[in-house]
Amino acid sequence: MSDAALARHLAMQAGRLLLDLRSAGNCTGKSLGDLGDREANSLILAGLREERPADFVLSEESRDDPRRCGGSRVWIVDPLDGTREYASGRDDWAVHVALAVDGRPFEGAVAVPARDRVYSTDLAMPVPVKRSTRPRLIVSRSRCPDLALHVAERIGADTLTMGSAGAKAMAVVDGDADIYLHEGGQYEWDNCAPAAVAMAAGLHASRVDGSPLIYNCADPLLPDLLICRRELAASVLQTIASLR
Ligand SMILES: Nc1ncnc2c1ncn2[C@@H]1O[C@H](COP(=O)(O)O)[C@@H](OP(=O)(O)O)[C@H]1O
Ligand SMILES: [Mg+2]
Repeated sequence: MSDAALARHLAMQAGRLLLDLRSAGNCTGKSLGDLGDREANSLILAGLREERPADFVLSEESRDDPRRCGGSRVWIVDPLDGTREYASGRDDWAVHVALAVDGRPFEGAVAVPARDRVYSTDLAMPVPVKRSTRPRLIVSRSRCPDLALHVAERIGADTLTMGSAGAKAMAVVDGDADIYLHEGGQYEWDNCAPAAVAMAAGLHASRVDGSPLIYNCADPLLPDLLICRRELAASVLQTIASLR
């Protein structure tokens, strides 16, 4: 199985497990979120251990192994992105499985199980046709950064809100939004698979200063992100720079 197919397979399996856990109804709220995080993590890590025993793993839900910093191939996993949305019965949550090679997002998959969707670097994802004259900028529903609101005002964009970094990035892949902008905090597991998939879909993905997204750093904090249609990248990055 290729790396991308493995990422897709594990993201889908974990997604199915998360849907089953939620519909079983044995727990709700924070305990459901905690259980989902734990179980999905175990499933993905067991799959990676079996299929890619020589690779390192960085997961939101596992103790960090500092030896990964000396490794070339590192799987970066968020077993449940949008935990609070999952636990509250919403459909905007995702499973992220990515492979970074020498710090770059190389392959990856994002499953959005409650919408029955999976996106992966090995699936054809044509850039969607532009659907509206005013750009649509999608932001976190619970932690909307001021920067995004200022950019929206300057470029004349409408704002949409959604939970989960993966679900928002895939909304841009699907053409339901044109720009996803975040700052103020995220970790490598929140955005590695979304960035890998977005780039494979022909979209722009970078830090908000335009620099490349670099993964497998000793400190996994990667606090800001811009994913957007390529033709909008220069104007969004210039607008951000002018607001600094
Ligand atoms: N300011 C911040 N600091 C730390 N993590 C943040 C953050 N803003 C967003 N995130 C993380 O990014 C993911 C998407 O957030 P949002 O839905 O707000 O866009 C969530 O991951 P988890 O659900 O895996 O914890 C959330 O914890
Ligand atoms: Mg996350």
